[in-house]
Amino acid sequence: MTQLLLASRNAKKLAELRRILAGAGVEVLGLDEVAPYPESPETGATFEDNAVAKAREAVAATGLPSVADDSGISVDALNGMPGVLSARWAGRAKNDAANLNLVLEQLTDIPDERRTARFVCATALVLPDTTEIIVRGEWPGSLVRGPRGTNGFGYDPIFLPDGETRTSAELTAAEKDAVSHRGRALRLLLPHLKALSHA
Ligand SMILES: O=P(O)(O)OP(=O)(O)OP(=O)(O)OC[C@H]1O[C@@H](n2cnc3c(O)ncnc32)[C@H](O)[C@@H]1O
Ligand SMILES: [Mg+2]
Repeated sequence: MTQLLLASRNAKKLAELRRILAGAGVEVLGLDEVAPYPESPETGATFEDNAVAKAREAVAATGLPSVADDSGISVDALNGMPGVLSARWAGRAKNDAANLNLVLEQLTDIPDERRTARFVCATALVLPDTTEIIVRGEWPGSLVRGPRGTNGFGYDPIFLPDGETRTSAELTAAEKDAVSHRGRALRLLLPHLKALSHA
């Protein structure tokens, strides 16, 4: 079976990627299953820039077709931030609880109707022949006033998807995958992965 590298160091994100790609007809490897290579910092101005940079670097280091996901939350009352800085919003340490608590504090005085936000996921598939396919998925919602739920990761406990009464951390894994930014983006890649497995 064709091997596909998922170039992520985030175990929970990786688990979501693996679930959504199950059945794509490729053997999925994580970064822990290939020889380590130096990983560049994420310096792009957009999710797409970061995703394609991570995927190109993975292909250059391993020679394997590679998928990378760059994602985050974009809060309207913060002019679209944390955006590409979502993983490090409260500092370099990448602390999910500190990140979401900082966003909640920043929004303390923002009324419910202006607490809209969206999760965004850019996913890049880069092949050894230099083919690049970049897709994007978005998941609109709003931010609640205190964390609820223990599923998922990152900002899930404060994100109320449009049309839901539960935060995304209160959804089951399958419920989240069916509607999430990551699910939407990766499903756009599936036909390309199927083509790869038949090549
Ligand atoms: O770059 P890799 O190694 O894949 O892992 P990372 O955690 O650094 O991932 P990103 O650079 O894409 O940063 C994304 C951050 O956005 C947040 N995020 C992205 N998708 C999310 C989701 O589905 N639910 C909750 N938070 C999410 C979360 O805080 C992540 O750390
Ligand atoms: Mg990252």
